[in-house]
Amino acid sequence: CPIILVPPSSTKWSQVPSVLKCWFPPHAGAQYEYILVEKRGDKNNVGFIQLNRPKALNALCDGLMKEVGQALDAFEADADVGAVVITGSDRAFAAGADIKEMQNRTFQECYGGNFLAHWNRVSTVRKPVIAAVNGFAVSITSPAACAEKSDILKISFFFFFFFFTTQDIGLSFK
Ligand SMILES: C[C@@H](CO)C(=O)SCCNC(=O)CCNC(=O)[C@H](O)C(C)(C)COP(=O)(O)OP(=O)(O)OC[C@H]1O[C@@H](n2cnc3c(N)ncnc32)[C@H](O)[C@@H]1OP(=O)(O)O
Repeated sequence: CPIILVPPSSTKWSQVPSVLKCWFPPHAGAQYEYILVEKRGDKNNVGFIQLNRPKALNALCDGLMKEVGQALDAFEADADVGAVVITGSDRAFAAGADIKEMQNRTFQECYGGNFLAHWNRVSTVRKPVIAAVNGFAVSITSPAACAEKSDILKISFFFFFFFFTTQDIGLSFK
């Protein structure tokens, strides 16, 4: 007879032993530490992820980004879910990367270890992902990195290049 594993409702996802994680999807009972996850809508077909580190303005620490990836994996595999909404909480959508976590890492650790690799999961989800942005939404990127993504940005970067040699800073505040 099949064995069904049901984690206690107080269990945090990070406390679940890795070998057991494949036996029950995260949104089936185990709680996340940094995000709230549920299915919403009349037909229960909208995957809803709320970033939930309000005291740190939802700064994107490693654990939070891993959990977002796990939740996206679960919604991607769930045939009932047609689209996913990601939103923030309180005063912020997200204050960008967790700079406290980053401050002691060397360039070699970051670049060699490809430490932001798992951040890309959100861009590879095949279902529509909608960002419901509220409050602070902070990000910094370089024109060169943007230019890799689209022809329009390549042209913009061409003009940018003559005026700026330093990084471009993009900030969006409420
Ligand atoms: C890697 C690339 C990818 O694009 C990046 O994401 S770089 C972007 C990194 N983000 C930042 O540099 C933003 C840093 N934060 C701020 O500039 C300010 O917090 C603010 C968003 C302008 C809001 O200012 P405000 O005065 O309203 O709030 P506090 O500064 O007092 O912040 C409250 C609380 O949150 C902590 N916190 C805020 N942002 C971050 C962060 N990015 N990483 C870690 N922690 C963050 C802040 O330290 C405060 O916590 P406390 O020290 O009181 O425990």
